[in-house]
Amino acid sequence: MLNKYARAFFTRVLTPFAAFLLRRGVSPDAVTLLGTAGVMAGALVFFPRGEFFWGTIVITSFVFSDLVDGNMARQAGISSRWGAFLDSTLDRVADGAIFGGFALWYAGGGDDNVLCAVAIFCLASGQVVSYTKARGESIGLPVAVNGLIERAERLVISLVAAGFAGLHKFGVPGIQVLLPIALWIVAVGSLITLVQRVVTVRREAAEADAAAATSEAAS
Ligand SMILES: CCCCCCCC/C=C\CCCCCCCC(=O)OC[C@H](COP(=O)(O)OP(=O)(O)OC[C@H]1O[C@@H](n2ccc(N)nc2=O)[C@H](O)[C@@H]1O)OC(=O)CCCCCCC/C=C\CCCCCCCC
Ligand SMILES: O=P([O-])([O-])O[C@@H]1[C@@H](O)[C@H](O)[C@@H](O)[C@H](O)[C@@H]1O
Ligand SMILES: [Mg+2]
Ligand SMILES: [Mg+2]
Repeated sequence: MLNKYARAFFTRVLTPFAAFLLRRGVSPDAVTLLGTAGVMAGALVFFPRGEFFWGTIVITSFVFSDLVDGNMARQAGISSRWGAFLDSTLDRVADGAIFGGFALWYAGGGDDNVLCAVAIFCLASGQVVSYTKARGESIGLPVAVNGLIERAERLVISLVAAGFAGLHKFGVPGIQVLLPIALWIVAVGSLITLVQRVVTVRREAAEADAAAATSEAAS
């Protein structure tokens, strides 16, 4: 949904910054790498200590690099298969750090086994959701479905909640409950998305196999 409706807006807003980086000789790959490193640092330094406000601020400052790198590549006319591979692979690394950071908090100071398990489920299901599309496309299927929540939704739901939950440390009472709520939403949403994608791949695979069998029989 965000990919469909918010991308155009962010492309307009971020294009001048992307052009500025290109003029300074920065490459899209460097932005991809630096952005991932920043997200990982924010997630793994702050989240395991329950510092959700500052963790979210650091992550948010870097996570938009994921929109800037592709924007730069397209502006410069240097979009590449390697860039696409690097971008998607490092998305998985960044997501692992974010949900891993939540899990580490609940395994330690947050002291909640159920929420630790929910965070691990968010991590694993997010990776599998992405994998269904990548694997489906690699075997030649269109995988014409995005599903209920894609990566952008998973991140916005979790990070907005984490940022506000972090205000608890500044004295706002009760607000920390937002993070568990968000994790449950992402967990259930990812499960639904996974089912939507698997069902689509199953149908597309059956149609493709049937079409191949028909054309083989005809020849
Ligand atoms: C009071 C505070 C309230 C806060 C409210 C905040 C609300 C949330 C605000 C904004 C949400 C923004 C969402 C934006 C989503 C846009 C949708 C989207 O596009 O998602 C996908 C993208 C990137 O995908 P991808 O990497 O595939 O695209 P690219 O454009 O990069 O293209 C890839 C191709 O480019 C080529 N290429 C790439 C790289 C390379 N090196 N070489 C190349 O050649 C190649 O061809 C590739 O194939 O974006 C994301 O997924 C990122 C999502 C960002 C999510 C933001 C989360 C932050 C949200 C909230 C933080 C709030 C903090 C609140 C604190 C509160 C404190 C009180
Ligand atoms: O499939 P998903 O994880 O929900 O969503 C994602 C896509 O929206 C994104 O464009 C791509 O670069 C990511 O690597 C990821 O695959
Ligand atoms: Mg990107
Ligand atoms: Mg990306």
